[in-house]
Amino acid sequence: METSDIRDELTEILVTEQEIQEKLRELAARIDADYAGKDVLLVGVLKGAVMVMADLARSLHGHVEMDWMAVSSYGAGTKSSGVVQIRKDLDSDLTGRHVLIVEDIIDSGLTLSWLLENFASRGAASIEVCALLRKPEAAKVEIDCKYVGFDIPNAFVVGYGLDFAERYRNLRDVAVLAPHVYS
Ligand SMILES: O=P(O)(O)OC[C@H]1O[C@H](OP(=O)(O)OP(=O)(O)O)[C@H](O)[C@@H]1O
Ligand code: HPA
Ligand SMILES: [Mg+2]
Repeated sequence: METSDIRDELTEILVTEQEIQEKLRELAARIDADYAGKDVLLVGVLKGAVMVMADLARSLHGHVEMDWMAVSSYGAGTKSSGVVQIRKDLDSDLTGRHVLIVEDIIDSGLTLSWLLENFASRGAASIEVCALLRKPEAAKVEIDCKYVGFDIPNAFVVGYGLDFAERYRNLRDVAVLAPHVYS
């Protein structure tokens, strides 16, 4: 039987598992210091942020709660549709909470711009963003992101939560998807 090798579907590993873990520990130390004495509500943006949330949260030492919002705008493509759909809203009331939104990637910025506007009227005491990856060259709107892991080139990436048509989320590294897979 012929077996296909996922590595043939990737052109380059951009960020390794080890680099991700080191960076998340660094960001967690900053977050611990910035929120000392405060309870933080981590809001993970499903589905992409699952891995970042799991590893970041376990590197934090203060009290945190976790909630999840499911939004989607990419569907099965490699370009944002520009329309952000809520698939699951938060369970928590944000009133008076210190909210830290946890994201895998800021690409066009449209998802976070929409989410920040959506959260603005919910009465949080503070709202900040932590994103593992950011593509500065792809920005359509500027996002004020306090905790950024890595700035990466404008290529479609997969792994560590990031998908193409729901696949590749389970890869441990972040890699560039070979164009022959989607074109
Ligand atoms: O800055 P943007 O251009 O808006 O892109 C970033 C968003 O796109 C991806 O989510 P997606 O819509 O693919 O849903 P998913 O997390 O379920 O994969 C990613 O997880 C971010 O939430
Ligand atoms: O580069 C990306 N890869 C996977 N999902 C994404 N969502 C926004 N940008 C990306
Ligand atoms: Mg996606």
